[in-house]
Amino acid sequence: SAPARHSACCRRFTGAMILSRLFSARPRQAAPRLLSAGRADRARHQEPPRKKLLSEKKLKRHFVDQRRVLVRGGNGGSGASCFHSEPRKEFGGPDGGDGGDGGHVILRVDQQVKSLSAVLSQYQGFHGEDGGRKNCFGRGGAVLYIRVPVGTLVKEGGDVVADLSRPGEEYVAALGGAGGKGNRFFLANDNRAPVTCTPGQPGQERVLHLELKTVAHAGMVGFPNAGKSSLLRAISNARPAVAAYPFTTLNPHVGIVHYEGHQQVAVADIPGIIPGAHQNRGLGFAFLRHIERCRCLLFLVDLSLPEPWTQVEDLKYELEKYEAGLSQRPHVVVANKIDLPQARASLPLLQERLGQDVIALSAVTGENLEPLLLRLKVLHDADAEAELRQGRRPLRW
Ligand SMILES: Nc1nc2c(ncn2[C@@H]2O[C@H](COP(=O)(O)OP(=O)(O)OP(=O)(O)O)[C@@H](O)[C@H]2O)c(=O)[nH]1
Ligand SMILES: [Mg+2]
Repeated sequence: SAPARHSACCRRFTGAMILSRLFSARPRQAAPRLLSAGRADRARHQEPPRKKLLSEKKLKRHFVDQRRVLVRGGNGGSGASCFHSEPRKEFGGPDGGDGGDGGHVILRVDQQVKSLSAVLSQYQGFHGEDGGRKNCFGRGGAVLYIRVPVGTLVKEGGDVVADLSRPGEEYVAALGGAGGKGNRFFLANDNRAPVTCTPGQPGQERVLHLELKTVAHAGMVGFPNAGKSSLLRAISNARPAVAAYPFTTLNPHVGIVHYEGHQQVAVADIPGIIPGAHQNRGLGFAFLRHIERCRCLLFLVDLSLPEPWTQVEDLKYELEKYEAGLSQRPHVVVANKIDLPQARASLPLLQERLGQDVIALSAVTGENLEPLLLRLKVLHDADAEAELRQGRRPLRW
């Protein structure tokens, strides 16, 4: 019919056009494309991609501070048993090569890793290859590295076997098995044609418990709702969740405070502690563990509550019960929420009762943050000097 013929004609026509375009020798004119200008334009109208903020609940899922791991070293390859064969050479002699050694499984501290969430429950090292004929030795298994965060404690059967607190530190979790010997190895004067070869040894197998203790210069301790997370937000780029209910923070957050000359001080916001935490009340002593490694402490007090000095006493008691001497670390008492009228009134009394200097500030309005930052720097410098005097490298984030 006419319409069908018409459409077929059109199709043929367009086909011809495409062919002529494909094979035309005429150089095509390059369209002026201002790629960079386009990008700049887009950048002007779009906000830079921001890291998606995870809710505290999701963060809890990502933050893992304990792991049980089964590690197995790679098995060694078997030795080969064979004899050299060549035309007109009747007794070529043994030429079976040795098997390669199995690869070790090694824990290595990586500063980029912040929790044990990426650590799997099982690791199998790489096996060594079997030996071959013509004296070919098997290739050894490669080393398998497990990346763990700074401050990982390795336990086996309740005993601490390694304390990985420095970046780059390594611990051999499981040794690879030795490779077997080929029959060439057993060649001796009294045995010119040995057929013996040995199998490779199995790799070592261990069950390890990994435990993370957050390593930061300063640890913030306080009761729930004291404003620890608000303060960390005010002095660093960290973004822990802030809300008016207790136990908002469910895992430690580390924020970095930047000073002149690229100096950095890491401050950890530890979940709220309540009286009886050392008996596993509230969030328990799982989080007191994270305070252990901090070089100095910031006791954060909610100044708007009645008798704020009892908070400091209770906090010190809990720390002391968890580990003797923990509350004696270099510390500062920080009185938060000075913007509230009732708080300002109880400040002199708090100072009098404690008999020590208190830094009063407001994490929400940012009032009086400088004295805290200066004190933090002084504490950090004193700790770094002490470390250097003892011949150790000061902790760097
Ligand atoms: N007025 C006033 N309110 C504050 C100040 N700092 C914190 N807050 C409020 O106190 C409440 C608790 O603050 P958070 O920072 O979540 O307290 P937290 O110590 O981290 O609490 P947990 O994570 O539950 O242990 C929030 O409603 C904050 O807005 C302050 O300086 N002034
Ligand atoms: Mg918090």
